[in-house]
Amino acid sequence: LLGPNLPDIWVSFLPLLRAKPNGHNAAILGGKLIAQDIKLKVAEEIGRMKNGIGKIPKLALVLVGDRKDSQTFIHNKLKACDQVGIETLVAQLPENCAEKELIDVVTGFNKDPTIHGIIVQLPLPQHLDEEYIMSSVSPEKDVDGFHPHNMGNLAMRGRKPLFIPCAPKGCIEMLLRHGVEIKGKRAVVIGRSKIGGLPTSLLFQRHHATVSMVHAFTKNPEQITSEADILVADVGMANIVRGNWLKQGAIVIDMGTNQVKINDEIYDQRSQGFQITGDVCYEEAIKVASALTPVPGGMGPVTIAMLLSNTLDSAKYAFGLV
Ligand SMILES: NC(=O)C1=CN([C@@H]2O[C@H](COP(=O)(O)OP(=O)(O)OC[C@H]3O[C@@H](n4cnc5c(N)ncnc54)[C@H](OP(=O)(O)O)[C@@H]3O)[C@@H](O)[C@H]2O)C=CC1
Ligand SMILES: Nc1nc(=O)c2c([nH]1)NC[C@@H]1CN(c3ccc(C(=O)N[C@@H](CCC(=O)O)C(=O)O)cc3)C=[N+]21
Repeated sequence: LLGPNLPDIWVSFLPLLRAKPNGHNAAILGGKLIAQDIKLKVAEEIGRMKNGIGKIPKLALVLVGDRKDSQTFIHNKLKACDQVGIETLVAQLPENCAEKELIDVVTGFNKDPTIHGIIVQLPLPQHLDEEYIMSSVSPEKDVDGFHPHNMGNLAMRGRKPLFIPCAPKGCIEMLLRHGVEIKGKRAVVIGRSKIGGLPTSLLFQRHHATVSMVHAFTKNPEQITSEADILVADVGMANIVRGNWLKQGAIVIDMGTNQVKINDEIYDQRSQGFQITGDVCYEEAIKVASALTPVPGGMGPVTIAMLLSNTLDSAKYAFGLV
């Protein structure tokens, strides 16, 4: 299910997680090593592709407006593509662009046979119909996995989407690589967005976990989260998940990437007064959880590695190599 490029079950190269003796801090589930390993394999395959048929994968990125966080994410994606040998193309549109302009750009990319993957960076400005735009991306180039064909096939047992969204795929990868068994576990996902929470819950079901969803209308979320063997947070609110929301020994995956202002005393030029924080209160969670992903350096790099892997898969389909 993870795609032609990645085995369904990894042989873990990381030390398997062990139960945490009481009073000890959680194991930190870093994402950089995993991302590096995936990138190496992707780069290797692209090298073989280039030597064999003289072609390489190409990814088109569409950015509307000038949100600082979106610019950072796009920058990280471009850098990663460059590292593994994926060609890139960026279309930048102004904040107030008409919907038709954006659709025309996407349609042009759909028709261009040299392009294998298309991503439209989210969130989009309010006046644009996100669902309509996601549906305009050809499902065969939908390396984000947000097209209803791909999301629908992910939801239905026995069907195979062409692409699985990168962050959820990265989340399963993170757990499998650390030897965490998912089958039969109680998983709770906070957030139900198409980028994060929803496809994560669908993937957990595919891996035979029992899944509960927590969202903005959930009453007493901490009652539900405290039953989770595996907890995923994808909300976008710094520190919303407190230590007392967790079951002792839980495995916690923090997908939140929130830019928070730091106080002026520790202001430094490099960070420009901001730092990245997850949705989970790290200092509290580390005392209760058995394992926890850090932010930055946890899910972010693995998510980007998955985008590379999806783009390679797409090129392989296009070149008839699978
Ligand atoms: N690490 C990574 O690779 C990735 C990180 N992200 C990060 O994840 C975060 C979320 O992004 P995204 O999924 O796009 O966000 P969205 O805003 O699309 O979704 C947020 C979700 O959180 C829910 N929510 C809001 N408030 C609460 C609350 N008080 N209690 C419980 N649930 C709540 C919403 O519920 P409702 O549906 O009811 O409104 C919604 O489902 C961001 O920080 C983003 O940067 C995203 C993707 C990848
Ligand atoms: N069409 C679309 N596809 C996405 O996959 C998508 C999106 N829109 N919109 C926003 C979210 C968020 N997301 C992240 C990607 C990388 C990091 C990442 O690289 N994080 C680094 C640090 C980030 C930094 O350097 O500031 C880390 O956690 O170590 C984070 C979050 C993808 N998303």
